[in-house]
This record gives sequence, C-alpha cells and structure tokens, in this order.
Amino acid sequence: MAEKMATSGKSHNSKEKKSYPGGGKNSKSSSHDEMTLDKFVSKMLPLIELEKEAEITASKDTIAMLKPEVAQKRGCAILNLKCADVQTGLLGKTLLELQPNRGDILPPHKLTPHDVVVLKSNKADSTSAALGQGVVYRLKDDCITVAVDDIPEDGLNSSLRLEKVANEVTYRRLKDTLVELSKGVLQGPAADLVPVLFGSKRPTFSQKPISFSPFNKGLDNSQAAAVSKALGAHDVLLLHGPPGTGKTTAVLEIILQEVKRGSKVLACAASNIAVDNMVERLACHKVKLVRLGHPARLLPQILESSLDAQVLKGDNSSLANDIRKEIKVLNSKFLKTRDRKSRGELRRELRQLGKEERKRQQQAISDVIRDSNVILTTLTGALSRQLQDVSFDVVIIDEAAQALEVACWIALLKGRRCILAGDHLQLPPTIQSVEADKGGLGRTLFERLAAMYGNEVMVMLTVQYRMHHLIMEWSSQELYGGKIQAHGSVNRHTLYDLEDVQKASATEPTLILIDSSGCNMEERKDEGDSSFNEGEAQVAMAHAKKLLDAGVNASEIGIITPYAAQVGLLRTMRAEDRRLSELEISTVDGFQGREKEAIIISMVRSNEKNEVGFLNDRRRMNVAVTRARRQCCIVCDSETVSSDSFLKRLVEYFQEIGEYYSAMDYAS
Ligand SMILES: Nc1ncnc2c1ncn2[C@@H]1O[C@H](COP(=O)(O)OP(=O)(O)OP(=O)(O)O)[C@@H](O)[C@H]1O
Repeated sequence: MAEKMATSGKSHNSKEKKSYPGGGKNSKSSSHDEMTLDKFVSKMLPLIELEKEAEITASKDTIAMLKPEVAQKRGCAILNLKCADVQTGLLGKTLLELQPNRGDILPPHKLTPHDVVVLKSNKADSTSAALGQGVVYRLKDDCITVAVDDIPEDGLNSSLRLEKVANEVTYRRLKDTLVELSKGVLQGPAADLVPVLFGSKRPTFSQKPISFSPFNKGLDNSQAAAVSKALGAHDVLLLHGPPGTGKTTAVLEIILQEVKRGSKVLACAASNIAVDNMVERLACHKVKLVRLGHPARLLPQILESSLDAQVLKGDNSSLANDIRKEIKVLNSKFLKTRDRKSRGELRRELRQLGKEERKRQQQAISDVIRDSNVILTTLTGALSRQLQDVSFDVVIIDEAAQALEVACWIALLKGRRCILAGDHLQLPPTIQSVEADKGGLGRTLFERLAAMYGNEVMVMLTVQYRMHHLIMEWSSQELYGGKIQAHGSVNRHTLYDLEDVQKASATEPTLILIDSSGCNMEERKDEGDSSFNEGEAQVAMAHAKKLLDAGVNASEIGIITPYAAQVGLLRTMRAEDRRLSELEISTVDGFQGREKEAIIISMVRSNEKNEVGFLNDRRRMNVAVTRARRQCCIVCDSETVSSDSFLKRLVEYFQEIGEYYSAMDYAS
C-alpha cells in the first residue's frame, strides 16, 4: 500500500536508486541509462500529460467537489469579496484589488502569490463559468490583488469569490519544449550540446586547466578546482555539491568568471527562492543582471533587479507610462458606466491602448535584455516571450538535481554550453502522479548524466561548512565515498558554543539515539493511511524542551519526520506550549536545502513485521540527517528500522558514536 507523506498529498519517487558517489570512473552508460532524443521525447510527452491530469484532479478534488464554504475552510477559496479597485500593471495586465465584503481582514486561506486563481460570482455553483482567470499578485491581511489579462465583461459589481486552480501554463511550456526539442535543435544555439547530453557525442574539455583570479578570495581548493573545470568545459559540467559544501558559492564564481570573459549567461533554478538567492548574492558585484519573473513572485529585496523595475527606468517606457495613465482614467470610467453600448466602446478603446502599451513595453524589455550580461529566471520562466530568440554562451542551472529534466531543457535549448549544479543523492523533484513517477518523469538530467558519464563530466565539492564532523561522517561514508571534510569553522562546533546556551546533558552530545524498541510505542495509521507514533512524538517534544531549558532558541531547532500524520500530531503538541511556537516541524522534503542548529528526527515506524516503508530511500535519510549543524537526535524503534541494512548502519553509527537512551528513560 502506498505510504502517505506530508507533501500536500504528493507522492514521492521512493524507489531505491543506484548512487554514484563522485560518479563511476568514466562509466559509460548501461543500456538502462541510454536515452536517445527521440526516446526521451516520446517517453516524456505522455508522462507530462499524466502529471498535469494528476494536478488538475487534485485541485478539482479540493474545490469542485466541495461546497464553497468547505473549500474556504480548507483554505483553497475565499468567499464574499468585493472589487475595490481596478488598475493596470506592467505589460497591460489588469490588477483587481479584492477586499472582504464583511469584516476587515480576509479569512484564513492558503493562497500564495503566483497561484493561479479563477474569479467567480459568489452565488455561482461549482460548475458555473468563471468571470476571469488570473495570478495572485499581492497579498495583504485585508486585500488580495489578482492580475488578469482582460477585465471581466460583467459581474465585478457583485459579490465575488476566488478559487485556486491547477497551473496549466507550466505543463504547456514543458510540452512546447519537448516539441521544440524534437524538431528544431539542429539549427538552434544548443545544436552541439544536445548530442552530448543524449550520449551520441562525447563531452570535451580544454586540454589545460583554466587559471583564473577569483572574485571570492575565500574559495576552498575543491571549489576553485570546480570553477576551473567549469570554465574549461566545452559542453557540460556537473557540479556535485553534497550538503553544505558551498555549491551556490561556486556557481556564483562561475557566473562572475564567465561574465569577465565576455559570456552572456542564463542562470536558472527550479524554484523562485533559489533564483532570488543567486540574485541577492550577485547584487554586491558590479555585474549587469536582470531577474525575470512576475514581481509578485520575487523576494522584496531583489525587486530592484527585476525586469519590471529596470524596464520602468528605461527611456522607452516613459511613453508606455503615459498610455498607462490614460488607461487608468478609462478604467475608472468603465467601472462607473452602466450603459452597455458605452461599456463596449470603452472596452474597445482600452484594448487598443493596452496593445499600444504592450508594444512600447516590448521595446523597453528588449533593451534591458540586450544590455544584461546575466539573466536569471526559473526554468519555466526561461520560456517566457522576453527570451524568445535570445541565445546564451552558457546556461547555469542551480539545484539541477531537484528539477525535472524536461524543465531543464527549456533553458538548455537557449545555450551552447551548460553547468548543472546539484546533488543527486538528495531528494529528487516531487511528482504527483504515481504512474508518471513510475514511468520516470522524476529522473533528473543530473542523475542521468551522472550515470552516463560519471567523473568524465562531474566534479565534487568536498569541504562542507555546516555540520560537526560526526554528523557529516555517516553521510560522507554512506553516500559520498568518504570524500567530504568538515571545514575548521564547523568541525567541532557544539550547541553549547552558542551564545546563552548552557553545557548540559541535552546540549553536550553531537549525536543522540533515543530508542523506543520494547517501550510499547507502536506506530498507528490515521484515516488517510498515514503513519504516526504518539510515543515518539512525546519523546521528540521532550528532547526539544530540554534544549529550550538549556537556552537553545526554538527557532534553531527543527523536528523532521517523513509522515504527514506525525507532522500533524507534533504540530498539535507544539500548539500546547507557547515557548515552542518558533520550533519548526516539517517533512524531509520541507527541510531540503535548509539547516538548523539542532535537528530531531522521528522515524515513526515501529511494528512487528519490521516494515520501514519509504524510510529506506537513502536520499531521504541523507537529507534529514544533514540538515543538522551542531546536534542530530534520532528517535526510532531500532528493532523495526534495523530490518533495512542501510538504516541499521545508521542506527549502529549513532549508537556507537553518540549518546544512547531508551525512550522510556527519556520520557520519564
Ligand atoms: N569557501 C568558503 N569559505 C567559507 N564559507 C563558505 C565557503 N563556501 C561556502 N561557505 C558557506 O557555506 C554555507 C553554504 O554555502 P552555499 O549556500 O553556497 O551552499 P550550498 O551548497 O548552495 O547549500 P546547500 O547545501 O544548502 O545546497 C554558506 O554559509 C557559505 O557562506
């Protein structure tokens, strides 16, 4: 039976995959890994369709099947809204500002900026047509602003509701990319790259190592070697960054070096937050960069670097500004006009002006793109029309091991060379459709190339800046061929080195194993078939409280558990003690890419059959353990989890090197 995790009902590819610590030595592909371009396109097209269907079904399940009031309770709809203002945003979009009809603030909801939403009349039933569709642009406690392409013809004066819907644009872009990949690549910028990435032409590197004068004087040897190898790559390099090894630091140096030698760079990642992270860290260097993407989707501190902000500063946009002012005047007229004929005329006029504004804006956008050396965007954002016909010397993808291969191709088709940074030994992208997952949609390009070319194209960073060496050692030995070292700044750091933290039995150890075996702490299942373990949850909380008592800040502690029901249970317990409000409780997936000073892992599984479910995915436990900087505490039933040899070695390592407690002693 499929296990339920706490990723909004998403399922993960949990099957064990072969790992390549540092890559096989020039290992040419096995027949399983051979993938021609044609095979790839014909395999992926139906899988993307399956994934799209799964997402649409999931959103229909939550909204169309529910009464609007229930949908609102679940946070995926907001009822009883009124349209308080209509404005024009960049590129001729219309911004509708919606406020609650009753009360001052919006009811609790789960809508976030960049969600796709439909606007309906409040009275409409689930099958009624929408007044319009748009993207959440801005959110405040008392209003929500939605960007729509066209002003709804009617209904804005009535009471309204918003419903979240599946985002089909992404899937359309993925499909368009596959079609593009199958037909036009022989002439495009990536014409020489494509055969290398599909194994029909071997990758090549410059004969001599490329020397460079680093912008970041603190680069370690492995980072410097990786940058040199990247600069010498004629087609592709995989930059393998195990947890905490400064992968983004190396990526930024590569970007700066590429710009220095005159390259035009496209820098991408799957998530907005990872792209913003690069923008923020590049901002202090004098490099001409632009961040593409809807302003509502960017961190406030990088808005200055956004395309929209830069376009506004450009000469070409002043004309567009005048047109926008005119549109605003007409818009308010439109809102007040009741007469059908006059409304029709106004709408025609608005459309015409919108068209004119778009033309001017396009010109302003082209100017900014042409003048920038580095363009940063999400992978799907790389297909936006602003980048049509723009090509790059190099495409750099951060977090590439968490991106769908098809999504990577959106960016890759625009460049002659590519650098992919990531770690295929951490969790891959989340796939909703079980069939698409089984079919291989979640297999990343990073993983495929690591399997196909191994060390021929891969370079690994080997100094990590996060974990005490004891936390790192297990992961390094199990997954990275024992090649990782802890930097001196973290090698022996402890919780009690932190300001205001006392040396105590809870804060002294680096590794702790709290064993619930024989303590009558069996797992149970909730109605949704997700596992939980009340005894373990109590023990995990008890340890968190001991840390608080010794002076550790709640915000520096994280509890990680793979199961949705256990996350729910722990959060309920957290709500009972105000001191714990900043304590973060999440799934492994929720913590990927992040860290805490102290991590408590609740494994949950405790049963007579010794079943461990998806705990046996090495990547999941690798991510969980390596989130910890100074202390990692595992709560588990050692007997159950030791039925898996990988987990057995983990338990034995903690037992041998760390402090060992029985859950019984601990709870008491
Ligand atoms: N050469 C270095 N010297 C000192 N500190 C470094 C160095 N390289 C990276 N760091 C530090 O290590 C931390 C992680 O760096 P970075 O964000 O680049 O890593 P990452 O590999 O992208 O992270 P993650 O492991 O979360 O994917 C940062 O605090 C960074 O300042």
